[in-house]
Amino acid sequence: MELVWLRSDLRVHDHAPLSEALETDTPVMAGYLFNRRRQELTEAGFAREDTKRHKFLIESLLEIHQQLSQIGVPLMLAEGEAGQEAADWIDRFHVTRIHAYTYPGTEEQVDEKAVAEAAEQAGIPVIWYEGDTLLHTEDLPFAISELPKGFSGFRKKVEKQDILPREEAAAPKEQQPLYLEEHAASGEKLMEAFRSLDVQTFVNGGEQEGLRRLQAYLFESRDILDYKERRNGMLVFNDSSKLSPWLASGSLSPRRVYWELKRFEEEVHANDSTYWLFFELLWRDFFHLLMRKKGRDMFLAEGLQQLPIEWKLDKELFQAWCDGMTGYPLIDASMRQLKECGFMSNRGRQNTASFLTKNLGIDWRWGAAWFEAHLLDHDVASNYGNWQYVAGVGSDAKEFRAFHVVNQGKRYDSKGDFVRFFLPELNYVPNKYIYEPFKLDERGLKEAAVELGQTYPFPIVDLDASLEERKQAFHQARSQKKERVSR
Ligand SMILES: Cc1cc2nc3c(=O)[nH]c(=O)nc-3n(C[C@H](O)[C@H](O)[C@H](O)COP(=O)(O)OP(=O)(O)OC[C@H]3O[C@@H](n4cnc5c(N)ncnc54)[C@H](O)[C@@H]3O)c2cc1C
Repeated sequence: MELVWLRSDLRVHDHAPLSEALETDTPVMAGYLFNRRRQELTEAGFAREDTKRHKFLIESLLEIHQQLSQIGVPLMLAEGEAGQEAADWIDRFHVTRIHAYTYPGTEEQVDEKAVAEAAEQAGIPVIWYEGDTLLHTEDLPFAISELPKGFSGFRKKVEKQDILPREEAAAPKEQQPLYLEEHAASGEKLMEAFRSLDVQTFVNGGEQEGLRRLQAYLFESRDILDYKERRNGMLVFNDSSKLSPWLASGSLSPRRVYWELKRFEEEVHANDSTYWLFFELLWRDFFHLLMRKKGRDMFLAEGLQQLPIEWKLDKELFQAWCDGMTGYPLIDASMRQLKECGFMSNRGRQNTASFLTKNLGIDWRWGAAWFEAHLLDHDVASNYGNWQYVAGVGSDAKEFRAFHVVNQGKRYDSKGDFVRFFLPELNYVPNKYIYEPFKLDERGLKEAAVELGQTYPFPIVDLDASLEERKQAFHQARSQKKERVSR
């Protein structure tokens, strides 16, 4: 039996391990291991996976279960330690080879090592494939250890040498249907899990949904044509591609996105916006490669900069941030959007991350863990990489940079539509004050039906003073680092 170990690649299109396994004459089965770590609590005390994220995963699995059935491949589910489960599959199903994509995350690497060891003990090979990124590492003009420190250096090198994504893997062949009792059982288990999850998500999981979204954004709406101008929008669905949840679960291959984008450019139109989607996908590649290069260092409080910043571990302030109760409408609307929908715009992510680290001074890893629990598109490399970047501890951070969250609101949502949507209690606040309701006088507050401290919180921190304080902490950390280096 050939075993395809499914991970964050819940699709049948552009799936090299599946296609290659089905090229052999041996029967093929697939296996998926639930990540038991997702049920653990984080250091800050909340579950690592919120129910919305879990629902998205279950939907993605339900669909791959069905897609695999159509090509005769049964799917097994398991929930234990990766090495033990692999050993069990090898033994029970007389597995002769394992095929799997490899991933850069450190936990993913631990699982890979465990599966490789189980295979070695059984005397069978594991064939590892690379496919989480647009570009293949072997095609890059540098070794991973030589990855440029910053995104710009990486992008320029790639573009100068015109490095392109590879073609998609061939569509998987059908096999004579292989009946295993476990396949029916896993279908029932997934349906049961799905029925028990009574939550709404802003999009649904699964390969077909992902492929539909790609067509809708490119060819049907053609909203891709002004992506570059609209991508900072926070409320309108088509302001950005919203492909991230399916890219994260692997229900959509980055190469499929790229080649469909090229087809769009050839058949419809190419402009700065169509290029910009490619540019953003390169950001995703950059963080994946950075995680391959840096491993565990991506999770250190000091970051890749090794800056000994004193982060605060204030649970009360952190909770106010998580709940969208900071008194700053841009932050609160974005955080409530995350909790209610499992999504937040890129502009919202930049601002909420900046506020947590550069105003509240809280350990960026708490913020990253909260995002991890709630984002349907959580992708460990993109999440922790972006958090380090915004917190100012990423590989190429230079000076202290922060967002002024009131000015950002005024700039990107001048009429306050986004804020009013997620904070209905501010519905009647005039546009001029929508990002600073605390500046309304008594009469203004009354007319807007806002009672600070009751219907909407007072600001939990002074913006300017807190930015100044954090700037000092940042500079102090820089001096400490210099001293450390020169000693
Ligand atoms: C603090 C913080 C945490 C983040 N966490 C994640 C995460 O866990 N998962 C995730 O996919 N993205 C993350 N991002 C990046 C970005 O915000 C999302 O990819 C984007 O908002 C998803 O919406 P979209 O698909 O409409 O993006 P679009 O603007 O349409 O971009 C297209 C695709 O490009 C990729 N992309 C765009 N921007 C980035 C970026 N800055 N870094 C990496 N890839 C990017 C994504 O795959 C995205 O789907 C984070 C950004 C910040 C600032």
